[in-house]
Amino acid sequence: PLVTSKELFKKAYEGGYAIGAFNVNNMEIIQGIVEAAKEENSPLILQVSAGARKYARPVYLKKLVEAAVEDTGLPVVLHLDHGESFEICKACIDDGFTSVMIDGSKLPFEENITLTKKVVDYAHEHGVVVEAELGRIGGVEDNISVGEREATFTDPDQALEFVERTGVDSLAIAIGTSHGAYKFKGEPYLDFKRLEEIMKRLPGFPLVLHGASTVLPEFVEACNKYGGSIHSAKGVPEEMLRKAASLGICKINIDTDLRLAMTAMIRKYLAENPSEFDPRKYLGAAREAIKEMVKHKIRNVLGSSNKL
Ligand SMILES: O=C(COP(=O)(O)O)N(O)CCCCO
Ligand code: NA
Ligand SMILES: [Zn+2]
Repeated sequence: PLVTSKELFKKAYEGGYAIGAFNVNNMEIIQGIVEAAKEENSPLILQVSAGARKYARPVYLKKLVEAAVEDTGLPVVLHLDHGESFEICKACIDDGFTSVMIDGSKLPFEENITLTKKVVDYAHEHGVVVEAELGRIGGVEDNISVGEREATFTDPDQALEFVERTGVDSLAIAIGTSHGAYKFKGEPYLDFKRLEEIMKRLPGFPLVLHGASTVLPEFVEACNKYGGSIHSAKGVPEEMLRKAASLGICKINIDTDLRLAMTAMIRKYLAENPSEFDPRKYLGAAREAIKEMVKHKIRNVLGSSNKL
């Protein structure tokens, strides 16, 4: 069934693990992700960005997710990623999403609170949970482009006030991550001191880590081996993600690692099978790559195997 993340986050917080939130844009990506979760007996969040809604059109993604739930019997959270207005959050709530993010992180503090509270009030009336963002993650991806230097980390005292005044169910925090494949110029770094300060003020409150792809080198190399040109790509080491998952981070957002796995596989397949032109062949290979990537994340990063 479609479920909210309330209970999943509570168990994840207490159990010292996190739930994967994977971005979906088409059938093969959804199938690969849910097959992995089924085999790992893992809770799962499928998230749809505004860009994905435009690309696939809302009704297709909704029906594909419903099909995945029916086909696997898995409890799945259907979440709007980076909703930037009350209107898009309302549309998704009215369309049966069980969770929405209202991303007011570009707004001044007070305006972020006002907007978030408006979404929380509507969502809670409809049994839907809300994720908000305080502090700004940088990075360029799907028109979420915040100048790297403008990115400001989450202030722990503001986080406490924000949660108290909005009633939001989970909070995306900025502790050094950014969207996309170019997260760090120098050494990767997450501000765990800041995470612990936020946890002190909000004990048991679910925190969310965006921009959490590792950008695994073997997939970047595979892309480049078969015609790609991706350079200076760097992500969050899996060791840091495991540490974050063991702390108050209950939701870890992964999109770039899926994109790289899928792209590497398609490039490789086409290069090795020059006479093949049946889309099911390379899209099927891509689906397998997604599945293996998600199983790897569940086992090696999230710790959510057998937590259903
Ligand atoms: O935090 C993330 C993903 O982060 P990453 O790029 O590290 O996979 N997201 O929210 C996905 C953003 C996609 C917008 O279309
Ligand atoms: Na956790
Ligand atoms: Zn994000």
